[in-house]
Amino acid sequence: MRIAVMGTGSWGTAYAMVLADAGNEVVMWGRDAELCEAITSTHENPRYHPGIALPTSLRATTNPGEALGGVTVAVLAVPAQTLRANLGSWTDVLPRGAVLVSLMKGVEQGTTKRMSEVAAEVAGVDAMQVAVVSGPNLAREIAERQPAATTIACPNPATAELLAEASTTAYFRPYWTTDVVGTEIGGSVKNVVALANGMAVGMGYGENAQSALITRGLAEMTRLGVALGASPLTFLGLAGIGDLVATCQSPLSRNRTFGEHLGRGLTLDQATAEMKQTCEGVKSCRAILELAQRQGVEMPITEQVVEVVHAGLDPREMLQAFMSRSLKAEAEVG
Ligand SMILES: NC(=O)c1ccc[n+]([C@@H]2O[C@H](COP(=O)([O-])OP(=O)(O)OC[C@H]3O[C@@H](n4cnc5c(N)ncnc54)[C@H](O)[C@@H]3O)[C@@H](O)[C@H]2O)c1
Ligand SMILES: O=P(O)(O)OC[C@H](O)CO
Repeated sequence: MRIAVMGTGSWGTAYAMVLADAGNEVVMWGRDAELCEAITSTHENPRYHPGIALPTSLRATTNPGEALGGVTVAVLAVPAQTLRANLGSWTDVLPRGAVLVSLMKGVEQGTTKRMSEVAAEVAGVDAMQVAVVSGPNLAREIAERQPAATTIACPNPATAELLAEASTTAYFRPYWTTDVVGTEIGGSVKNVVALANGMAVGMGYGENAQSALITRGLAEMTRLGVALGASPLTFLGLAGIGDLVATCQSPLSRNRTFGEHLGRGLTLDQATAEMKQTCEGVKSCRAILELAQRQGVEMPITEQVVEVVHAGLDPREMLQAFMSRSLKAEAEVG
């Protein structure tokens, strides 16, 4: 298949590599001419994946029309909060019929829309034409061609299966589902839980505290997803618990790292200055909380992360707030 990957960042580059290794003709779009030139001529992305040999067939351009010309699939790999503007500037050159694939793990501020909803709305296409890739996929590990699995979701099962086949390599194994809502809620909420987990790590807390956050994070992720129509089983899969564990545990995670900075006492501005890449949980947490409040769903971890990130609450007080909540049956809502 001829595929465009829109975004030459960390995950866009690694997923483009997967698609090219799987035998597709892949062209990337990026904002930076020098970086695009390096990808095309030296087969390396020196900014995001130094030392990784990209497939020689992979090329990159700053011209969206050149990247999108004649494609059957357009992969969207920009920050969640810029998708609307980015995609809006590409619709004139987006082939009608092309399947849109979101790699993004966030919820839009203001509208509280999931990325597949934003993509369908901006491109003016049916939801059946939009798919999502989400799972425990730390980009650097995949760029190193270490084994990984993922979930590909699309309301059209034939499209999901086709995309899974097109993304299969010796090191990358996709499973498919039609549960787009669950797949996207898993990918977005895990970033917020990873921020909280990172704060616990930064404060020097061990595995018990982290396992408690991961488990209760899974509970609130599932509650929100089910309220929005997702299957509870999705949260026991790669896009749910799988990604939650990978993101909370890996020092490669930007969200966990950001939380660690806050847990060590850095201010929000200092932690932001340390991060060079997209850290979706910071921007999406408030939108996720709004979504939950509208559904009448309690998300105590998300609520506290919003307090830390947007209202300056001390992370120590955040953990104290968890410990002093009223006692309840484990399966109880909230
Ligand atoms: N990095 C990972 O390990 C990973 C894995 C799975 C999913 N994701 C998700 O993929 C999405 C993209 O993440 P990434 O890791 O590739 O991010 P990144 O920060 O590494 O790259 C973002 C890319 O978008 C481009 N971009 C276009 N318009 C932009 C704008 N207006 N402002 C800022 N950047 C703009 C940047 O130039 C860059 O090429 C995120 O939603 C993230 O959660 C990331
Ligand atoms: O680095 P993070 O925290 O954005 O996480 C990356 C991926 O989403 C892990 O699956």
